[in-house]
Amino acid sequence: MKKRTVALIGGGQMGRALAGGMMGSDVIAAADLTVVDHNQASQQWWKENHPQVTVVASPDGHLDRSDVVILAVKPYAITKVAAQIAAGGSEKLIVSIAAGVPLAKLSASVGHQRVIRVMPNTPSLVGAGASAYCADEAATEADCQWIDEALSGVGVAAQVTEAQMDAVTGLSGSGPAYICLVIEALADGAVLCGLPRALAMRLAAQTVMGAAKMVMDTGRHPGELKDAVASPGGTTIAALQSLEENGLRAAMIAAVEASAKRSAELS
Ligand SMILES: NC(=O)C1=CN([C@@H]2O[C@H](COP(=O)(O)OP(=O)(O)OC[C@H]3O[C@@H](n4cnc5c(N)ncnc54)[C@H](O)[C@@H]3O)[C@@H](O)[C@H]2O)C=CC1
Ligand SMILES: O=C(O)[C@@H]1CCC=N1
Repeated sequence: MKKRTVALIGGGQMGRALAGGMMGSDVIAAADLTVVDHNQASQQWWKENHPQVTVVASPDGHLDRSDVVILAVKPYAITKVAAQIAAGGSEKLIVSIAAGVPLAKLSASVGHQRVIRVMPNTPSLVGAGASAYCADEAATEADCQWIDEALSGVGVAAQVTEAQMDAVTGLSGSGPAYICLVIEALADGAVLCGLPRALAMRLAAQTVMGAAKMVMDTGRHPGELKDAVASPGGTTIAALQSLEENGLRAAMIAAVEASAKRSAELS
């Protein structure tokens, strides 16, 4: 893949995870990245953690060298930032990671440049991201190929229809938070049963990762893998009964739906 120079507008949580992962996996070179963030603490973070990255407070006059502009500010701020870029009059690939903001709105705000909408997630930072994207009609095949390879460099990537983006947000966009809650709760359970906190956390995180890896590597249905753990009359089936009684499945389904609904509202 030909490397592209990138400007990241909004160097917060997701911007750090995405650009950090892309630098870590050599998708982009630190020297080819410009971070625009008006927050001084955020600028300081970038300077301390990535000294080779160019860090500025405003996009004005700083986007010329960038082939791609990634918009990573909050959804409500996207239109204003996009208009600032449009005023620069440049023809760049615009990538928005904002939840809920549709391609049509983005495209109109940036003056109908090539636009791709991405829903990434924070594990991109450690090369274990799950991202989906959709492109507007002006985006070229080379643009789609670049974003696919860039996102694949930090995890798995899938092209979806724009109508599927809210569901993606509910699942993988917000999902790391649900699973971190699960890890924390599992560790709490083990602490309740007498394990030291640090060991409980390590075993909980590894168990979640191991279960996910089993699903991915074996291709077997999670129900089948679950059955393999539950011995007749054993410990696991007693725990599964408790989880069903307490509504874990319903809670997870409702969580994905709530996030997807909120994403639709943001548009
Ligand atoms: N946090 C997450 O896990 C995910 C977030 N997203 C999307 O990423 C976007 C950013 O979210 P977070 O990183 O969580 O928020 P954040 O608040 O951590 O980061 C936003 C950053 O943008 C900066 N900023 C705000 N307005 C600016 C402007 N006009 N010019 C330059 N910089 C500006 C802020 O100072 C801040 O550092 C949102 O649109 C969100 O929907 C998408 C997927 C996952
Ligand atoms: O909570 C949010 O709105 C963002 C979008 C998906 C994950 N975090």
